[in-house]
Amino acid sequence: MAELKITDVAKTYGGTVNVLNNINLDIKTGELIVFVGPSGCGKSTLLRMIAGLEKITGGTLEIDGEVVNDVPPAQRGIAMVFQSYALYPHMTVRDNMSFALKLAKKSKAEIDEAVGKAARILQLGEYLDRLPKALSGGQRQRVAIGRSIVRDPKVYLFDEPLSNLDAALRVATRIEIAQLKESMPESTMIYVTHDQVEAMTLATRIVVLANKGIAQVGTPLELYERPENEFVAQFIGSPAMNLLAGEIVETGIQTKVKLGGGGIVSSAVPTQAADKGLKVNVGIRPEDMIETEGEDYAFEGKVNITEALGEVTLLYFDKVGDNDAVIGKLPGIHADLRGKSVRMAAAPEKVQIFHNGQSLYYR
Ligand SMILES: Nc1ncnc2c1ncn2[C@@H]1O[C@H](COP(=O)(O)OP(=O)(O)OP(=O)(O)O)[C@@H](O)[C@H]1O
Repeated sequence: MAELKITDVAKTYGGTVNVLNNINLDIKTGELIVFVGPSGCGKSTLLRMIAGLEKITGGTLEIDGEVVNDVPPAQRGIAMVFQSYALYPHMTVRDNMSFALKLAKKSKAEIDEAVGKAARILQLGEYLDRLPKALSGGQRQRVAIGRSIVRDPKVYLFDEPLSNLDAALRVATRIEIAQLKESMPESTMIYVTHDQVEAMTLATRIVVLANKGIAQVGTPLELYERPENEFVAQFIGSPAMNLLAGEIVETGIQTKVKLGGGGIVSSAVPTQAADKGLKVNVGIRPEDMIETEGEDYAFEGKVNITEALGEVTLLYFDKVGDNDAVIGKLPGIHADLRGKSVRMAAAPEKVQIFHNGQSLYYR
């Protein structure tokens, strides 16, 4: 079992610099939780408080029902993997992986078994007698993870473990981490990353941190399909979700919004009669836009620039209402749309509505 309960946790550095407030989060055994958020939002701080490397200045952290605020890092049953690997350069892979167990005075048989098992899981068997300098970046990161596995921790913490690897190795190591998780269903993992693809593919749930707190917690698809607020809507997904100002003109099981770009868009988000006339922002992801020639469209805009990426083309619109940063993403090559005025529509279930920054879907 490895459950974490974070209740009203806050962090103030040096008594004055407040960086996190009101953090509440329940993490169940076997979850892989990913922390994302803009630079400086406190992802590493929260991870380091869980590890015990940073003092918790408000609230409580429980692991398996025990408050551990004042329990030293080594006794929390937690292992942390850093982006810098932190391997001992003069020790072989085997000695690097054995080190913590030797310190803990484990028998040679126990150490051999634990190292052997970790080496099998991570496919490091043939490298056990090498020094770190004779390994690739990806292999070094595997040794760093191996050093955690041998201690059989309840909780694994990863602080941007792949950020020092090149693109191809990142993908390979990301898949290895996914497989590692599958092979250890009883362990709980918390993972900090800047990489959206890592967050979307690895997480059982993503925690988006912003403005000193949690902006939303949910499965990757919940965040993508039903963001609670404009911040999450624009933080998850690339290019970011378009926000278009408009006014609700029809309410009910579906909602119709008249947009600044001239058209009317239907959303599957229901509204009440009282909402008629409400000024809102409509959210449409670039990839959910459909080109249309019909009368039923969200907006008509001139395509300023096209970027053909191979499998998709990005369309940068000149101006839509007051918004000059609207982007569309169409499958295939559409360089011919440059300079043309096109009508764009979107399916109602793909259209979000926000009022004062909050999604009307959740109220
Ligand atoms: N020792 C410290 N003293 C004072 N402020 C600190 C200290 N460590 C971090 N901070 C501040 O706390 C905030 C959160 O930092 P943290 O490293 O947790 O952010 P992050 O989300 O991990 O950022 P990044 O994505 O850039 O790594 C930042 O504004 C940072 O300047």
